[in-house]
Amino acid sequence: MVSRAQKHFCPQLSTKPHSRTGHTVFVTGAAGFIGAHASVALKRRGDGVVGLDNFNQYYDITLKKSRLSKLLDRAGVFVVEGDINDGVLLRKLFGLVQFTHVLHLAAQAGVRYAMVNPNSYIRSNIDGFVNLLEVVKSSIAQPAIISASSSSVYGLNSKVPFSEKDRTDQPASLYAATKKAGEEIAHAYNHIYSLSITGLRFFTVYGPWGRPDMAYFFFTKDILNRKQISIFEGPNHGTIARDFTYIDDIVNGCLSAIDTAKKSTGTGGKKKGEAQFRIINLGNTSPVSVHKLVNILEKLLKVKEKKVVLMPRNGVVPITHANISLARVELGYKRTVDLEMGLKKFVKWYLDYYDAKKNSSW
Ligand SMILES: NC(=O)c1ccc[n+]([C@@H]2O[C@H](COP(=O)([O-])OP(=O)(O)OC[C@H]3O[C@@H](n4cnc5c(N)ncnc54)[C@H](O)[C@@H]3O)[C@@H](O)[C@H]2O)c1
Ligand SMILES: O=C(O)[C@H]1O[C@H](OP(=O)(O)OP(=O)(O)OC[C@H]2O[C@@H](n3ccc(=O)[nH]c3=O)[C@H](O)[C@@H]2O)[C@H](O)[C@@H](O)[C@@H]1O
Repeated sequence: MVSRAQKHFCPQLSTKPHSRTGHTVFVTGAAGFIGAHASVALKRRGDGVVGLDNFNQYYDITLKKSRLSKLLDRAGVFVVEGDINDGVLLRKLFGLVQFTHVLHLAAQAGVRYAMVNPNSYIRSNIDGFVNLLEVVKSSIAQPAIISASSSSVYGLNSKVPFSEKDRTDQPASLYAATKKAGEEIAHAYNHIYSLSITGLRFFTVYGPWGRPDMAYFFFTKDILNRKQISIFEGPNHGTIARDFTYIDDIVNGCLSAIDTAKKSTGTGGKKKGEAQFRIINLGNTSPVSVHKLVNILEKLLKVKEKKVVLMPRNGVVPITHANISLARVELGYKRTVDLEMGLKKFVKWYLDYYDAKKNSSW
């Protein structure tokens, strides 16, 4: 029964947003890059979906609003504007809707920005996550949680490819440290309250509707504007490489994690058997140097002259490379889009999107 106050509060919400699959998923960070793609994919396959996002100004908010109007609204995904630190709001939502799963993507995500605004990482990635876990453990439905972690937790590990059991106690950024802390906090809530939790370590995700604070995105802008770009070098002038992973493969991994998540076994703290706890890499398992990334972009953008400077940079993780054998077994995960194809799709979106904005044909 939805009370008058609750109807007033969230008119579009019902106790079970329409679901053909029996899943009702709460997606945090739903106006974000991965959150928008995942929410649309869930809705399209018949899941009930309710999103939440605080629409912060870490990067261009018009891009978040465009994802809302061009992707989420069109797919019929209802997104609440709010913060995962707002316990009153979360408790209202969990009292109104019987979620079966939480796809937790909301976070302060940039690696380098942590040196500019460290507290935003503590607030969203630690306080916010604990607040969400507190609401989930007190909820009746106790939905299974699938939470975004990051390849950056492997830190200064030189043993590649990275497997989930490799050491992750040498983070090279505050961002990485907060994502690792998130994994440990999740383990504690799994142990104490028997919450079913899966942590997914995404590896440098790219694609249409991506993030303007990431290298592939602003390199595209700078190359088109004939602006100089700086390619960081690792220790001893070593090249930097990333296991760039296309958004569609990451989304499929998230959906499989939801499908294979086991229900929480807790009943408000009384354990009824081992609850599921998983940490799984989602990557492309084929690292590519940043130089090669730039060469592909220049070819796609048909820009010849090189405006590249090399910049030695300490503390940068030299290479990321995912071992995805666990993802294959647990999630039936597979990579379907290689970097050349993925960047071609991104560049097409980029040119269309900014053309439309320039002609303000929206
Ligand atoms: N994109 C990648 O390469 C990558 C790789 C590894 C891990 N991740 C993780 O995946 C998740 C999604 O990343 P993304 O690339 O889509 O980033 P994104 O910044 O586009 O999405 C995050 C969204 O969360 C929202 N948000 C942030 N703090 C919030 C808060 N306190 N309350 C409510 N909303 C809040 C933001 O407004 C944003 O829309 C993040 O947890 C990130 O750390 C991303
Ligand atoms: O894989 C991950 O887990 C992380 O991937 C990205 O973090 P980052 O590796 O910094 O991604 P980019 O900003 O795309 O940078 C990729 C590489 O390009 C290099 N780079 C970046 C910026 C620049 O101006 N020049 C340059 O050479 C960096 O060394 C970096 O290693 C995302 O921003 C994080 O949210 C995510 O957690």
